Amino acid sequence: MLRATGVSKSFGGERVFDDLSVEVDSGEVLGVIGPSGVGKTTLLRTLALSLEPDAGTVALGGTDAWAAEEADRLALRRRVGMVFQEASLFDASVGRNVEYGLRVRSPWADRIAASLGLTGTPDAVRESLAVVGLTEKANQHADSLSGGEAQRVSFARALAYDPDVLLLDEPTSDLDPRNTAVIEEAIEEARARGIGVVVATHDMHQAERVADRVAVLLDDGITEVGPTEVIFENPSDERTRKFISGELVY
Ligand SMILES: Nc1ncnc2c1ncn2[C@@H]1O[C@H](COP(=O)(O)OP(=O)(O)OP(=O)(O)O)[C@@H](O)[C@H]1O
Repeated sequence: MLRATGVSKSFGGERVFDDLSVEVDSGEVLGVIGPSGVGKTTLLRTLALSLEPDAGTVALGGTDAWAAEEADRLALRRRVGMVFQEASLFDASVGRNVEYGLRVRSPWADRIAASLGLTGTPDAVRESLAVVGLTEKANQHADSLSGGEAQRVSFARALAYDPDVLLLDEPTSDLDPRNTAVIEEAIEEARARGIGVVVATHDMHQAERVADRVAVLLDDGITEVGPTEVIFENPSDERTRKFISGELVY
């Protein structure tokens, strides 16, 4: 579905990763684990088609995004949703925030009707808010939410859009266990809907809980990608084993 092949990225001569390959299929959760600063966010931005790799290809559904015309690349980018570490909501109600992604995708006539308040709450908005347990908050203003609720709304916004792929960058690192559990259940729901999900996290246990496969990103690129149980119980790479066991301290 979404595949990066041999991608490299440097900033000002500093290499973040080199010749890295990773892919996520529909209905699959890929965990990307690794210590802080190793390049997880840079990898996700590359997968989101918002950052062009210095070398290598990123293809969605078989189309090489950076070889495509800009308009086609934008269309591909709209099929990828992203949730960041910190929720960034608009100065509007919860419902409006979740509806935003839908409006970007819908025809101009629908967008005008929605901006004039001529449409009711779309089903996708209601369903997405239900997934994150915030149905009751649809009319509440976004700035009145707790941090955990705001992050759940960010997730609902990305889900309502019905992306092919959902990229989550440390989605629960600022959240308490209850809000974390809600997000992890929502990840399950996204997978059940056939969305390919990539979760970057420094929380290994989260990857163990939610991922079907795990990619271990250490400071020299991905060391190992494999089924979650293999990575955690029987990794073949010595650096992976040391990282998982906590011997490799960053
Ligand atoms: N736009 C940029 N310009 C220059 N350097 C950058 C840029 N973006 C990232 N970097 C550098 O690339 C490296 C990897 O950063 P990145 O944010 O991808 O790591 P990370 O694994 O997501 O870290 P964290 O878990 O702390 O968010 C860092 O050294 C960072 O300073």
